[in-house]
Amino acid sequence: MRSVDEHLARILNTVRTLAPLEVELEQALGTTLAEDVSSPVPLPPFDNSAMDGYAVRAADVAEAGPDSPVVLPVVEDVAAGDGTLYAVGPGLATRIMTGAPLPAGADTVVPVEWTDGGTASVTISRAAPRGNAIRSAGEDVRSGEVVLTAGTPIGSAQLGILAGAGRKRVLVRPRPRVVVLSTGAELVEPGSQLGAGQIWDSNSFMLTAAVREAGADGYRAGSVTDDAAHFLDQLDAQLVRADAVITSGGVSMGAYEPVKEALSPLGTVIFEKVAMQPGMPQGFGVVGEDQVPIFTLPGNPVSSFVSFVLFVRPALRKMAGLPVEPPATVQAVAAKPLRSPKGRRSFLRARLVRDADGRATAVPVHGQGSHQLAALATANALVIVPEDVTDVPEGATVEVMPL
Ligand SMILES: Nc1nc2c(c(=O)[nH]1)N[C@H]1C(S)=C(S)[C@@H](COP(=O)(O)OP(=O)(O)OC[C@H]3O[C@@H](n4cnc5c(N)ncnc54)[C@H](O)[C@@H]3O)O[C@H]1N2
Ligand code: MOO
Repeated sequence: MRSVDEHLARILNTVRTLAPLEVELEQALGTTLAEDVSSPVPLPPFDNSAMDGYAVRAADVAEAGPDSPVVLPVVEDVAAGDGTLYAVGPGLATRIMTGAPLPAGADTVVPVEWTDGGTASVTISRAAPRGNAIRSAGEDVRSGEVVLTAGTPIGSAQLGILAGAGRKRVLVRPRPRVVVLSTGAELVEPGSQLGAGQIWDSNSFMLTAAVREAGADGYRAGSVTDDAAHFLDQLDAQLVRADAVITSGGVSMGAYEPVKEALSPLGTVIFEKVAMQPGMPQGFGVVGEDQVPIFTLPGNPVSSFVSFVLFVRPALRKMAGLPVEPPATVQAVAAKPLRSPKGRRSFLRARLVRDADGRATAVPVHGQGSHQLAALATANALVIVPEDVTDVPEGATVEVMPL
């Protein structure tokens, strides 16, 4: 049997980071930046007002106070977007709006709240120190300064600064496109009537959602029956739009295992047992001319889910150009005794709870079978029991991976 770590290492050695692609800014959310982006201009590009008020010379309002207001004639009105070059002479004021360029000669802005709001002349009842409410050119970014480096995941704030630095298009590692195919003659679409021996297909929905949660583009290709030729046809049709494929089911020891039957002869997909519980039967390799990675996950829903978390998610991160880190874990106290098969790493479903003092406890959910998807849906963590441990007493400290 392969160890969990060996299987993951083989996957990560095989998958490649996707080639960079230039995309419109609107398409860049959730991708990874593949170039250093600098601003061609300082940001802000010009000195401007941070408040609605009056641009003046600080010396002219230095003596202003509630009992000694200063009255200045208002000579201009400057709004944001006004490109005219204004100037404020000594003893004068310009009405100015937030974001408007600071007129030459002005060295402070008096907020409108400190004045009577006059338009022909303004009465100022509070002194504004030099530089008050002024945003200087280049205060956020100097001209030519790098605002984002290659490898940065693009979220909304990053997309914002790319636009703010004037970029319309940007070079990124795209979100991997992942096709999800489930297999099994027993599967029918949710919403349709169940016949004898049938179940609703949950894996294709769950895995497609997991792909999207992982920041990739998931395409649910539905389910195929237990027929290897049909499976290969479906796979072939999907490969054109796939950077990776996930299948569920059809990989264990039964008489009808279409995935194994169809892919084994290719010699590029290896099926093996991985020393874990759940998720023992695993397959991974590449298919098609473009050597598209394929993850053939076991059909039991909980096994499929855990396999995704352990093997597919890190691979998608590598494909997207993101660093692959081991899953974050925390220490918690086992609320009940736990059992694990010898020689296999167990991932038991649990609720991780913290008491008022911040102590973490892992409460295993009722129903640890790899078919018990409802139990998984109530869990928020996986308790990891190492290969060499078969019994964990209540109260022992365990390693827990929050979901
Ligand atoms: N003789 C042996 N039998 C089994 C072994 C073994 O080593 N020797 N391994 C068991 C383990 S462990 C697992 S896990 C499963 C994996 O089986 P497959 O990957 O071949 O999956 P299937 O047989 O197609 O399905 C297993 C189970 O899951 C249900 N299923 C499948 N697809 C879906 C879906 N899309 N949505 C909901 N449920 C699904 C399916 O109905 C089966 O009940 O093999 C064990 N057997
Ligand atoms: O190893 Mo299977 O995935 O437990 O049911």
